[in-house]
Amino acid sequence: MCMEVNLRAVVLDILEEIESNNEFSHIIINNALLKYQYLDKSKRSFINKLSLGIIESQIELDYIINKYSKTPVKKMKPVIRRIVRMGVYQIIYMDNVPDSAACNEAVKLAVKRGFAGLKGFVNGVLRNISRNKDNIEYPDYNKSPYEYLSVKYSMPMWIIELWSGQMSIDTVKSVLEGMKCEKKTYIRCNTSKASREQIKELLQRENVTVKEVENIPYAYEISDYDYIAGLKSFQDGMYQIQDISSMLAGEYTAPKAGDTIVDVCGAPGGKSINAALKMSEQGDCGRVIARDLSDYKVALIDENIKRLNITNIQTQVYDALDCDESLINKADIVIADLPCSGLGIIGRKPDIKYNASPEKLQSLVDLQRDILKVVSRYVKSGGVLMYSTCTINRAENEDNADWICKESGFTKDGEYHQLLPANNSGMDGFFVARLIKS
Ligand SMILES: C[S@@+](CC[C@H](N)C(=O)[O-])C[C@H]1O[C@@H](n2cnc3c(N)ncnc32)[C@H](O)[C@@H]1O
Repeated sequence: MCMEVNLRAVVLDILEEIESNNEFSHIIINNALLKYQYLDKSKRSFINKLSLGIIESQIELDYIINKYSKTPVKKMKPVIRRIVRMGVYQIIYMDNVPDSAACNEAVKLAVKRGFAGLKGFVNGVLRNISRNKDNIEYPDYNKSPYEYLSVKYSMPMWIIELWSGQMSIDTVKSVLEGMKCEKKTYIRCNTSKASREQIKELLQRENVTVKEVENIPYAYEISDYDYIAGLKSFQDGMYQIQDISSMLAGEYTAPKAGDTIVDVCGAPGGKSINAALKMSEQGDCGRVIARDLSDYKVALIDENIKRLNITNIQTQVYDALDCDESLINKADIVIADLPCSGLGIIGRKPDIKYNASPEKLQSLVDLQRDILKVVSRYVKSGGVLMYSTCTINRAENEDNADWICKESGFTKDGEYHQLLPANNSGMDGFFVARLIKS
């Protein structure tokens, strides 16, 4: 007999694991969803929405709890803190869950996890918040805009301050809005296997909803599938999942037929694959050398190129900090999509915002410069260095691009592109600089 699964208990386990492991929350959530693959789609989506939502909205949830609980969040027992956050998230954000169910289930969970003595406390705090949920007082946007944005969008204050030094407060707000809105899935069609129309048809036959993407002919936005790796079209290598900002980086790269391209930090292979396909589409497939730091990372690239059946990419385990003398002045294009603070993809990986710090950002700037200094040597005269990151941080982006131009004799090819997750675009934040070796 199949036991009824308590979905909130599953979420509680996920939250516990995220706090005790050094692993990204989306990986832990995906593993749980795989384990409970046999559940209805609606139940799995409840698990996903609730666990991800609690992490995304933690600063706001704690702010609300602290307003209505005599014991501050920080002083609560970890299990109780998680249970209360879970209850508050349902009360504030899940209209289809009655507040009474959110409260009762939280109380039951507290008892089940050995805290029967605190059931009155859990019940009291949650009922109090439920009663007052339409009158919660947030910081005043006009008086303290940073504090308001930090609470309302659960973004650490120092990140709001950092961005406010780089863009207007209205743009910061729209970035935060963009990060909070529903994430979309985009695919890059494998044009070496089938035309985009054929790929659209295959997807539609699998009941997937397919939408065109403006300005990128080989991309689609897809939705209404259950589990992407379970789709036959995915297994047959008809496409690669890739964010549009990353595909736009591929557009700026603009490889020519027969180019030699070195992707120095390549895993899991998105940019390499895009460049390889773009060359194949022009008739002479050239060659891409795709590298990363470890066997594990390179295996991720291998897995993708095998599934997509791409033959013009050669993979190698290679530390980008070590200079490879054999490549000096040999590449038409070097793709340097470097490790970065990832502030542009907080919408997809919310724990980035809690783990980042000003000190970590500075050490990434140093690492990026060290890598750029080495790999810029591989670009032949007149060739291209594509520097990109998935962050929104001038020191890692524009400043580093300017620095390498000065340091190693490159010039800007057009403007730098700082893509932002604007309202409802579902796009990640991304930076691309196309630099030409003088
Ligand atoms: C932003 S990701 C690259 C994403 C990839 N370009 C794509 O589009 O799929 C950065 C990669 O740099 C790799 N990396 C970090 N330090 C490195 C190093 N010293 N040498 C080579 N790769 C490194 C990481 O393992 C990570 O896979």
